[in-house]
Amino acid sequence: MSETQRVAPMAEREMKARAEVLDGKDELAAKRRDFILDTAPDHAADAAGVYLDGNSLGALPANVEARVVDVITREWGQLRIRSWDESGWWTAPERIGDRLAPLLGAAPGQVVVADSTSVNIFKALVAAVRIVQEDGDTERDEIVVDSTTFPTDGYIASSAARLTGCRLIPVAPADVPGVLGPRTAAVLLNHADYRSGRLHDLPGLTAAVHAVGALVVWDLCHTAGALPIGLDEHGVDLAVGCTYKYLNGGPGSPAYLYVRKEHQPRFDSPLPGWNSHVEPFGMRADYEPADDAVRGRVGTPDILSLLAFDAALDVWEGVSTAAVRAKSLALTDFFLECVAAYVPEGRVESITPVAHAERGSQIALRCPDAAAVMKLLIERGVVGDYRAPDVLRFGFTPLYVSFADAERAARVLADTLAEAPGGP
Ligand SMILES: Cc1ncc(COP(=O)(O)O)c(C=O)c1O
Ligand SMILES: Nc1c(O)cccc1C(=O)C[C@H](N)C(=O)O
Repeated sequence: MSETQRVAPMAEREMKARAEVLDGKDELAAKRRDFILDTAPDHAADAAGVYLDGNSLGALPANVEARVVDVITREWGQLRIRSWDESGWWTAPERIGDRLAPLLGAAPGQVVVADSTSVNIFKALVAAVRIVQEDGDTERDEIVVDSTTFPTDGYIASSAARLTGCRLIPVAPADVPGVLGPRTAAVLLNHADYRSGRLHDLPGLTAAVHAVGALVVWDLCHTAGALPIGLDEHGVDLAVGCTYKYLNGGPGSPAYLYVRKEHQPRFDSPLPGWNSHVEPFGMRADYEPADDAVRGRVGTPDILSLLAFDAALDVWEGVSTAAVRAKSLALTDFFLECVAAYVPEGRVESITPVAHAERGSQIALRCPDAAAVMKLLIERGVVGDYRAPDVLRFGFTPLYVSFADAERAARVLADTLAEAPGGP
């Protein structure tokens, strides 16, 4: 007997058959084996969990544990201080930045992996304003920020504005072009909205910001590892993002900072630590920044997390971001179809755009009892998350989520919605 009871058997048979065909054709299917996921002891698909929260914390790549054990026991335990040099610890932020760079569409020498996204937003935004004002353009005294942003971006933009003497202008991304002008210094935008999953037009908005002579900082937290970004191609000035979502770096793994090559000589960090000094072991009293992406560093890197992320990048071997994007769109399309087939009309409302060009890699469904529904879903092994006040979020990580997962999640959701307090 199926674990779910309320879905029409014909619809269930049809969707399961389609999932099987789609999984059979999936060129990324084998990648799932590179991750630690729940397994069903009896190999019954319905007994295994479905993990749809990789847009908050990516699953554990299977090779990470052995690497971290080696870093702890050999590199730290035996080599101790020698590892800064012999194990390449000192240069790890830029070396791992170069490994990450192709996933962001960046040539080498522009990315460092260090600090948190919050800290990197601060560095990038203040540095962007300083670059613009250094041009003698002190008339530029406005920072534009996405008003629907993940809160940390808004808080930091507000502080950056106060520190640089700018006025903060919060607006919805669609309204950004309308507020740009000769006074705009810098603009901070999210590539995808953390709540709705809406993908914003990175090439178009970047061009609009450049057209008024300002610089743009993109927060890529919800897109890196889920779709091609094209930082170099689209002329992005600065970008930041976390590595613990679609890049599977682990809880609290360090974030990254991209500084476009042409801006590096003028990148004047508001946090000029000794790790960004041209001669860190000179222990000089005067600050002279390194020439390249290293300028984005601050203090001692968190080696254990950083090297766990380094190992997590191994799963990208032979994977193209175009293939990841194609599967992400197919998965989210299929999930929406299953929801439409299983859930009575009107019970949930998708706030994720249907148009592919406007969709990231998550589906957000709104319903009044979302908090209770997500609690029940998680108890039943379908793990998404809840964002106040009424949003169910389901993240689809193409490297390890299957079409069978998408079908099952929609089916358990339909059952749960029928039983939950806001149900019929
Ligand atoms: C868009 C966005 N920016 C920033 C953050 C947070 O960054 P941090 O790693 O500094 O907590 C998140 C998620 O936590 C996020 O979704
Ligand atoms: N960074 C997180 C954390 O430390 C604990 C719990 C959740 C997170 C998240 O990443 C949340 C995520 N940025 C979001 O989109 O809501």
